Amino acid sequence: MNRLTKAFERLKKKDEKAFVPYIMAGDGGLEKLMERIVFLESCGATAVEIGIPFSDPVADGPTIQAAGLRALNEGVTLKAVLQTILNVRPIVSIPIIVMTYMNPIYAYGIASFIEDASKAGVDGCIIPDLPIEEEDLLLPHFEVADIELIRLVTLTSSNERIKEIASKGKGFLYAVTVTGITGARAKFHAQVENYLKNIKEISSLPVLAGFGISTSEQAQEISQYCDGVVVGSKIVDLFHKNNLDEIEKLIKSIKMMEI
Ligand SMILES: O=P(O)(O)OC[C@@H](O)[C@@H](O)c1c[nH]c2ccccc12
Repeated sequence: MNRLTKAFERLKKKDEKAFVPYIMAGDGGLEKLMERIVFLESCGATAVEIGIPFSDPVADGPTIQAAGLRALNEGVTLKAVLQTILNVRPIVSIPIIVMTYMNPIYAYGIASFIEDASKAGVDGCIIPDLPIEEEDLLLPHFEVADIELIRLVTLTSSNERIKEIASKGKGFLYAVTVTGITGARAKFHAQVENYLKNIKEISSLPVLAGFGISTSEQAQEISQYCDGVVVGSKIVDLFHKNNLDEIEKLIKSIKMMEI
């Protein structure tokens, strides 16, 4: 069984919420990527989302854009990231999710990318610019590779579309909690609670909320309405500042939650 499915079953049994940190691959060099995955597992992360640096990251805000540029300046490539994941796989057991746009996958070759990702031990893939109408290009490959395509729903998705997206695949459903790009936010949309509760009602998959979550309080608040959170920009920022204690605290705050 896919590591992601197993991880969510385990959480459910323990009645715990998920915390999935996002890191930019190669920000600070690829050795750091290995170190960071090991560290995040030791803090209790449910899974880790690894961003592939890309020059045109249309869904990303300033923090992740800047991290991507630093990684590109280090000469980090998709091939080198997959090789690093292959190297770290024997020493970590948490699920690894790769987040990339379509362009780097096209450039690599769809079949080769999915084959190499599978060999490296990747468990899931998030591709924000791949609409469900186009995913047949990749799905058969993902099925053979036992990699879950993680799909996104947003505040502007209709109920019909949420139903359609939620009926596909395994892994989890990614509920985007802002109408915009990644990055810390002081306040959430007034409708976020209803939005998440509605998705939870529709979806039989675990629902994780992401975008704009940067504090323990926000993570705890948002995860009351769903199965857990994804935190990106804040984690990227804390790694950049080498503030490992704060990262540990943030992850543990949700693991300690009474639910
Ligand atoms: O950075 P934030 O606001 O915490 O959002 C999560 C996010 O970083 C991560 O999941 C992500 C980074 N880039 C993306 C692009 C699309 C979907 C998701 C992502």
